[in-house]
This record gives sequence, C-alpha cells and structure tokens, in this order.
Amino acid sequence: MSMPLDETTLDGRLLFAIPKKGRLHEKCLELLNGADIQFRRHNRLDVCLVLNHPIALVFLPASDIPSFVGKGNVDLGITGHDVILEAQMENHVTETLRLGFGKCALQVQVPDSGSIQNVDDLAGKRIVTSFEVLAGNYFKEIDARLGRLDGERTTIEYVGGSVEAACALGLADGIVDLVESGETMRAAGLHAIATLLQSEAVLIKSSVPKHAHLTPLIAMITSRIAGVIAARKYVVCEYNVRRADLSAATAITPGRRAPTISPLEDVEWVAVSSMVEKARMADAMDRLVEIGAEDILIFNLDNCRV
Ligand SMILES: Nc1ncnc2c1ncn2[C@@H]1O[C@H](COP(=O)(O)OP(=O)(O)OP(=O)(O)O)[C@@H](O)[C@H]1O
Ligand SMILES: O=P(O)(O)OC[C@H]1O[C@H](OP(=O)(O)OP(=O)(O)O)[C@H](O)[C@@H]1O
Ligand SMILES: [Mg+2]
Repeated sequence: MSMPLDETTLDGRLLFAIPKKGRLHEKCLELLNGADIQFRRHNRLDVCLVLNHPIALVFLPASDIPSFVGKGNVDLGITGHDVILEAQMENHVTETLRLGFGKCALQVQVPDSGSIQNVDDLAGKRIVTSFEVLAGNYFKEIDARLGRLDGERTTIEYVGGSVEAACALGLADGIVDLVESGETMRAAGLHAIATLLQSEAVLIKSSVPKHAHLTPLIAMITSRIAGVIAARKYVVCEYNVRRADLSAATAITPGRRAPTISPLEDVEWVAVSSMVEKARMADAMDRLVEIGAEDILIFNLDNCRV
C-alpha cells in the first residue's frame, strides 16, 4: 500500500539524497542494502520512507545533490566530487567518506583528426561541456595567461549530455567531459590533452547542519557505510609461520592496527590473522610463501567496523 507523502510524514526524519539515475544509482542502492537501510520505492516516487530508521530517501539528479545538502534542505547525500566543485559547494558540504566507485577524470578532449596539440591551441575557440563553471574557470586562467582580450576569449557552451558529439556536429573545437574507460572518447574520435580533476563518489553532509538532533544518526549511517566500503577493500589473511620468521611475516601483513598472533600446539609455529588490502593480496601471498609461511587462507568480508 502506498502512503501519501507530505511534510508531516517527513517531520523529524533525516533526509538522505541518492542519485536517481546514472552511473552512481545502482552502486548507491548496493551501499544502502549493505548498511541495512530498508525501503520500498513506490511508483518511482522520488521521496520514500526508510522502514527501519527515521530516515527518508530523496532521489535526485547527482548534480543537484551538492546544493540541496550545502543549503541544508537535505541532511546527507551521495554524489560525485566533480559535481560538488561544479556547484561551488565545496565550502558548504563536508565530504565524510570516499566511496571507491564513480571514479573518473574531467578532461579536455579534442578531435584526433584536428591540429590542436595542447590547451593553449584551444584558447579563443569554442568549448562545449556540462561543467561550465569548472571549464570556464580553467579557460579563464589560460586566456589570462595568454593575454587574450574581450572578444578573443574562449567560449564555453553548456549541454546536458552527449557532450562527446559536439565536435563532430561542428558545435565545438574541444569538449570538457568525464572519462572513465575512455571508450566514449575514442568512439567519438577524440583524445584527451589535459585533466582538470579526478573524481569519485563521496558521502557528504552539510557543513552547517540545521538539525542537531540528527547528528547521532548521521554518525551511525556514516559508520555503517564506512564498514561496507572497508569490507570491499580488505580481505582477512590467515596463515601459519615459524615463530623465528614472525617479524618478517608481520612486516608483510602488518594489519590495520596489528596482526593477531595465536599459539599453535607446535611451539615453533604460530598462526597469524591480519587484514590485507585486496589490491595487495596476491603480492602479500607470494611474499609469505617466500618466507616459508604455510596454509595461507584468504577470507572475504561481508561487512565490518574497523
Ligand atoms: N563514466 C563514468 N564512470 C564513472 N563515474 C562516472 C561516469 N560518468 C559519470 N560519473 C560520475 O557520476 C556522476 C553522475 O553522472 P551521470 O552521468 O551518471 O549522471 P546523470 O547525467 O544524472 O545521468 P545520465 O547520464 O544517465 O543522464 C558524475 O558527476 C560523476 O561523478
Ligand atoms: O570513459 P567512459 O567509460 O566511456 O565513460 C565516460 C562517459 O560516461 C559519461 O556519460 P554517460 O554514460 O553518463 O552519458 P551522458 O553523456 O548521456 O551523460 C560521461 O559523460 C562520458 O560520456
Ligand atoms: Mg551523464
């Protein structure tokens, strides 16, 4: 049964903004699931109540989330670092967690077939972008450095999507757009000549929270999401090693605080348990084998608080 939503139903609830579509949407739903934030979204409604916490989720375009949070209309949000800067909200929101997904770079791109070699060659020409503030500031500096006057400055035109088509359509000499794999850029016959910034999804809260009573709930959600992120980033590595080789072993797997060392029936040997970053796991295992460690086991984490 769907419930009509009005200001009374939302009263006192923490408002948590989630990208309603696009690259970050699905990943955010996975995070909410991992943090046991339960909800049922009725008929694509953009506001929905969380069943097991005094929270309401608000589904918004990722690029609108920084200003909603920055102005305090919404208490918490997930969005890209890039759109926080584009919305000029970096002094109004606090980025509390980097979430490890939505990684991309904002780059200046030009046609492979053209004569433009670097950004100075683009000065005074036409740029199309969804990031008019960041691109505008970037080219303003270049124009100033090159001493360009009114009428000779780089022009920046906004489009909401499919930016990569602008050069082929004759609308632009270059674009400023996001790149992850580079597939879109290459398919459009473009290549990057400069990087404005690197971005990833972040959890944000208002720098000047309006609702003091929500502070503990914000801390709890932040801690839960941090646990889900850490669980993805780490594995638990367990192995047996000779006591004599223990210091070499713990140098390989120092753990987050310190590894857990347990005695074995055989007094010459100990068991070690330690958290290891997934990205370092294979290398750590190779090095443990080299120093004579045995029975090396790797366990994935479902969730954690570290
Ligand atoms: N290709 C990508 N890889 C990783 N992250 C990306 C990529 N494109 C965008 N992002 C991140 O996701 C955020 C939202 O961009 P996205 O294009 O998904 O949203 P949208 O424009 O609202 O949706 P859509 O493009 O589907 O209309 C960006 O601000 C950026 O932080
Ligand atoms: O380097 P890649 O892995 O190809 O990813 C980059 C593309 O992803 C985003 O587009 P999106 O899919 O959001 O489409 P849009 O242009 O309609 O926003 C971005 O604007 C690039 O076009
Ligand atoms: Mg997009």
